[in-house]
Amino acid sequence: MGKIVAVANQKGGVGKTTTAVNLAACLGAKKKKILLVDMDPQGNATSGFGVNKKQTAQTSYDLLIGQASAEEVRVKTVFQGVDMISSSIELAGAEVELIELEERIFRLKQGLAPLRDQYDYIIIDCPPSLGLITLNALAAVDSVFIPIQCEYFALEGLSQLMATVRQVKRTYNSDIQIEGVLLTMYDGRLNLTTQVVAEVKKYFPDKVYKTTIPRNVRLSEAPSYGQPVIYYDKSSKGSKAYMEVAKEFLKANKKWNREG
Ligand SMILES: Nc1ncnc2c1ncn2[C@@H]1O[C@H](COP(=O)(O)OP(=O)(O)OP(=O)(O)O)[C@@H](O)[C@H]1O
Ligand SMILES: [Mg+2]
Repeated sequence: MGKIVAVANQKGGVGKTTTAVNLAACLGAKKKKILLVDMDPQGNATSGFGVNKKQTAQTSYDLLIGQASAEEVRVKTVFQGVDMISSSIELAGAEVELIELEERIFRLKQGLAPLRDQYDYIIIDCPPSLGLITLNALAAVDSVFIPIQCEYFALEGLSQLMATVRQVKRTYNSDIQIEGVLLTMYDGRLNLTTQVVAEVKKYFPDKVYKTTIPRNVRLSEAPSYGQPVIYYDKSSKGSKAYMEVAKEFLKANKKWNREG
């Protein structure tokens, strides 16, 4: 059974999508079977993976609302090992539509259940909010992976995210764990970065990834070509950093890795 991991942080622009897309691609390149699920109405992970939003008739919205099965909404990508459930702007309405539906917190969990056996890892890109979409993701997962941007106020909102995770653990998903914390847009030359890193490590003593993601223009260019960075520019710093993240991730998840 595949492990389900949400990439979440309600703070906007911290590198959630960049991390979800590139971790998925790197794990795929390392021969894992990956399903990337775009749960953000902005659809950045969808376009970052070169999936044409107009060509995919059904999306994560249809899965969440229960109009389609996971098999129906899943598409292949051109990148090794990675399938995708894309998102569309309709998903923006789901926060409101879900309120009316039964089992509104467990829609995604139920939707993904039939696909779990087909993948090693299912990676969910969350939107920058703690609304019903993110709650659906947190209820569905084994763990949550938290990118934190090394900047002023990096920890702002983190206590809110952690309070939400604790509440989800109490109420909907007692098994949820923190997969790891990833420091993004890292510049070790800056005093500020050093301070932020120290604070984050104090907050999450054992969870901070050794690998950090540098600020790298290739990472920000790659999505406009519809490519994960390992395909856009394999030798870039960003590409190497995300390959290291994938390595660290697999090492931390030995028990989930199937033979062969
Ligand atoms: N390490 C990096 N170096 C340079 N640019 C980066 C890096 N990581 C992310 N970016 C850029 O910063 C912007 C925000 O990143 P991203 O979209 O991954 O964040 P997000 O947390 O998913 O945002 P949102 O909250 O809007 O979903 C994007 O333009 C992305 O290309
Ligand atoms: Mg995003």
